[in-house]
Amino acid sequence: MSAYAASGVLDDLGPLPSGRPAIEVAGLTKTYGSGDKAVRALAGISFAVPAGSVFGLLGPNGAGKSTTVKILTTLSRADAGSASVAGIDVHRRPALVRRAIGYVSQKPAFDPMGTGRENLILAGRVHGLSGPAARARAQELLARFGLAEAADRPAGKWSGGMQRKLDVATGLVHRPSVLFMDEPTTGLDPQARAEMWAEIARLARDDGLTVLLTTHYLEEADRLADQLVIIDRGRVVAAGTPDELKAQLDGDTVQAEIAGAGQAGQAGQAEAAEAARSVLGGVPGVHDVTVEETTVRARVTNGAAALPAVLAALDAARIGLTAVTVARPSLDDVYLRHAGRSFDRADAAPLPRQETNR
Ligand SMILES: Nc1ncnc2c1ncn2[C@@H]1O[C@H](COP(=O)(O)OP(=O)(O)OP(=O)(O)O)[C@@H](O)[C@H]1O
Repeated sequence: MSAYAASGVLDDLGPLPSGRPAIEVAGLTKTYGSGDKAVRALAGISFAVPAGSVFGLLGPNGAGKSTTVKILTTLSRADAGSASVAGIDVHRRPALVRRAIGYVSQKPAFDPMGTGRENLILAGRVHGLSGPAARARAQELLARFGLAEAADRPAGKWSGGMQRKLDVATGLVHRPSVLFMDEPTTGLDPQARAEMWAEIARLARDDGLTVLLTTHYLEEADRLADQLVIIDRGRVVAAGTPDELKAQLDGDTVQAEIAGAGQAGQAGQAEAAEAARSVLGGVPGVHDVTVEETTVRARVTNGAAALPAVLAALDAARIGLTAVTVARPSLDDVYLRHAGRSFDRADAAPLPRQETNR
């Protein structure tokens, strides 16, 4: 008997009513601890995921991604707000939700001493499949993920990319309609990462699976997600397709690395970067100038046209540069616009203990 059958939930899940999102989240809040030690992990998150799509939950460390996934996979309860997965309310019918979902955690979930086949058969048995059905499903998944040749070798001896595929296959043993993946390519080399991206895209395109993945790789979200939300400090700061989000930022980004303005050392560079901010603010066609340490970034309508004026203005102010680049908007620029700091640096920024209204 399956774990879910054992819990008394025997109803058929049935298909999702057409047009209904596979995941609906409205106003989720969650605070860990209380009093002085309270940490507001979610401050009212809302989003919807169309069935059969890949959805990215993007944010720096501590943004609230894992907390959101824990609530959606019924491992944690929100303080307020509502959420449904595959049309089922996660708070009212958690056992039924668990039947409809697969979960691939960041950490390997397989037994390294067992073979790939043994791991999959065991997972099938845990989900209530009979012996023959579990063996057949294991064989199907091994073939599906290109693991058949290695199937009878201990999974602990497989490559990182193959082990990740085994984790994904394990999450699919019971044919869920929604798959949650936490940082699916963390720790993989570039080739294995690219293979995993292709695999995830195929699951949605060919098998109609809805995939929600968390990531803090902007490139991963850009390549893979049909739609995404960027979350920061427990709030959604941007939502849309990667192209829509980037299109909101018309023009190009100019990024200058400041060498200094005659003063030596880091402090002199930082001062020069601040001076560059006001200089660039006065150049026609340049807007949204931001400074982080010695990096100055600005939005310009046309990078190639604006660059000579930018360089001339910095030169006239005797501000030295070590590098300057012009690029089309990236998701990092989208994040910078909404969160006021760039993505890689957000990881290092301390999270306020209590909710702050920004
Ligand atoms: N069990 C807990 N007790 C106290 N605070 C917690 C707990 N779990 C998470 N937090 C805090 O809640 C905030 C959101 O954490 P969460 O793990 O959801 O972020 P995340 O975006 O998934 O980050 P990461 O990428 O590092 O996993 C962080 O400040 C974190 O320290």
